[in-house]
Amino acid sequence: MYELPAFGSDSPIRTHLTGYDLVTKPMLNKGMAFSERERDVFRLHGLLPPHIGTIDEQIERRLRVMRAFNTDFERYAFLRDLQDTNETLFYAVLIRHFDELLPLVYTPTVGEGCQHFSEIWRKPRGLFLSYPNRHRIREILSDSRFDHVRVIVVSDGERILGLGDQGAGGMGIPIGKLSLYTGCAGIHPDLTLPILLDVGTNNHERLTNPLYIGWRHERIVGAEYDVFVEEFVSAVIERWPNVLLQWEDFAGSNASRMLAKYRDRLCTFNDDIQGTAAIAASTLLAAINVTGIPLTHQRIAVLGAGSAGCGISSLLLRVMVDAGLNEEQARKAFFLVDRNGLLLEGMEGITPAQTPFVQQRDVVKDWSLGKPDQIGLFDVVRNAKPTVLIGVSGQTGAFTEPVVREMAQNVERPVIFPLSNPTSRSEATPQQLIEWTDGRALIGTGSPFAPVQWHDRRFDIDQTNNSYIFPGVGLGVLAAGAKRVTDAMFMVAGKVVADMSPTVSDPHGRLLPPVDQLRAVSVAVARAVAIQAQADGVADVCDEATLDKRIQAIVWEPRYRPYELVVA
Ligand SMILES: O=C([O-])CC(=O)C(=O)O
Ligand SMILES: [Mg+2]
Repeated sequence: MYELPAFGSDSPIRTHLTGYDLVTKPMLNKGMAFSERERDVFRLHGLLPPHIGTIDEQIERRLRVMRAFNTDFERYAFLRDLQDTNETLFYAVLIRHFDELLPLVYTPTVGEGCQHFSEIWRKPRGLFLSYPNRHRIREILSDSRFDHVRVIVVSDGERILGLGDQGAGGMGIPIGKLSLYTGCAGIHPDLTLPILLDVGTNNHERLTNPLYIGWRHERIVGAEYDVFVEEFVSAVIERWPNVLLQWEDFAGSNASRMLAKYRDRLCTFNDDIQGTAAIAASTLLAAINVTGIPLTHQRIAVLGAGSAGCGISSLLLRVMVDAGLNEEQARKAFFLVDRNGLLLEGMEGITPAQTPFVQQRDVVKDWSLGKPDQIGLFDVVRNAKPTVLIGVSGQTGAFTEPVVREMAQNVERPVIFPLSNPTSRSEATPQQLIEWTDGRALIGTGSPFAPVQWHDRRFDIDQTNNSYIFPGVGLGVLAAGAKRVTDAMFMVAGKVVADMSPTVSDPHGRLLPPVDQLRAVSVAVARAVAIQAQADGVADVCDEATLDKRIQAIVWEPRYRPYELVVA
């Protein structure tokens, strides 16, 4: 139908599509920017209004329309429609206005996008693999439109951000994540494929909503679920042996189970476990530039000991060991609090991922507790005196005023990361954290927050979001031709972002590079990840100049290219 362009160049795109077929192809449509000559050759006269415009003009027009809507959800729907109409323009708007658009195409608005996905579904994008179609997976994947696919993001919609089970509406997440692969790391849209494993939903509201677009059935679980996922993964490996498969927003036990099961069978990672961990590590390392307390002296309390909490703890543990502690010492620095309170040795239901982080009963035996039979977050903060408090609980407001004030009594510069998404699920707002700590907290949030004004000071709020990590990891994997994704690749990704922190040169600077630098961040992450992949023996070795060339050759810029007609 058309040939993929050489991404780094402006060489012409060759296609045999003309007329209506050309302008309705999102990846080829240029709207009114088709030139007079192209209108002749591709028979577009009459289909388009006579005005011949430029991409700059189109960007301005779309922004004006977008800004006139009343709600962010409407802006989300408008942008999704633009993406499905003119992909080049969509990315051009996104990249030039990251600050404004990222919160619309991604967290937090994508959460509402998933909740209301059934209302705005219009055109196919990506694939719904529904349980009743389980015998057709190979046939569905075989479509030649997907021949170029190199990156897949898959979700089963069960734990969408902190919003729980959204069933098939969860498709908003793979679409949003892949928009960032293209927006941040320049991976061409045709190399990406969003997939939703539609295995039912236990969300009653969805099941009873006549508009619901998914398979109307409660979730498949147990062996049936595992067989279905196995069928999916093996079909993916068969179709694209070298694809990168990113797992996104699977519920706790499935997330870590699937990662463990598949990480040695294909090139794969779980973003909520590994990506979130890497950016938490970056932000902590940046905060250390400010507080001066070395990593080896930190005590870390984590609220939420699911896959994200355990992923963060495992990566931080590695970074601490790297910084000189032995593993035994490092483990003692972690205090993981879940539904039943602090994780303690001998507790029932401890998962394998939690096991390294249970505290010894000895440690807590002299603690003063609010209630004798459960050790809650406040007890941990009062007794263990953590220097770092991380929230991945999905519980709005869980960092209460007493908890935060207690922490601020014990540490000069409390490092506090309420990471739950979207904004409505944040464990505390930055405004609260600043007030309760008298402006001393070093903050990283999962969702974007506006700057906080407190007395005569302005605090910019850093978004400790995996969007700093996963697009660059993807680009690095593609550039290196990596066969597997190792933990060390995420560790270096985290370190590279920390190295780009403004705090490296300015102790009063922001913790993370601003969002409008995400393209540069992703390229730096890609480079480090690719070099680490080579060091770990999961990619062929090449010199760094060659690697840089390979990265450049992948990165696609959203510009209109000239078209050449191929006569069949
Ligand atoms: O999507 C985001 O903003 C970060 C993330 O992976 C999640 O919260 O599940
Ligand atoms: Mg996620």
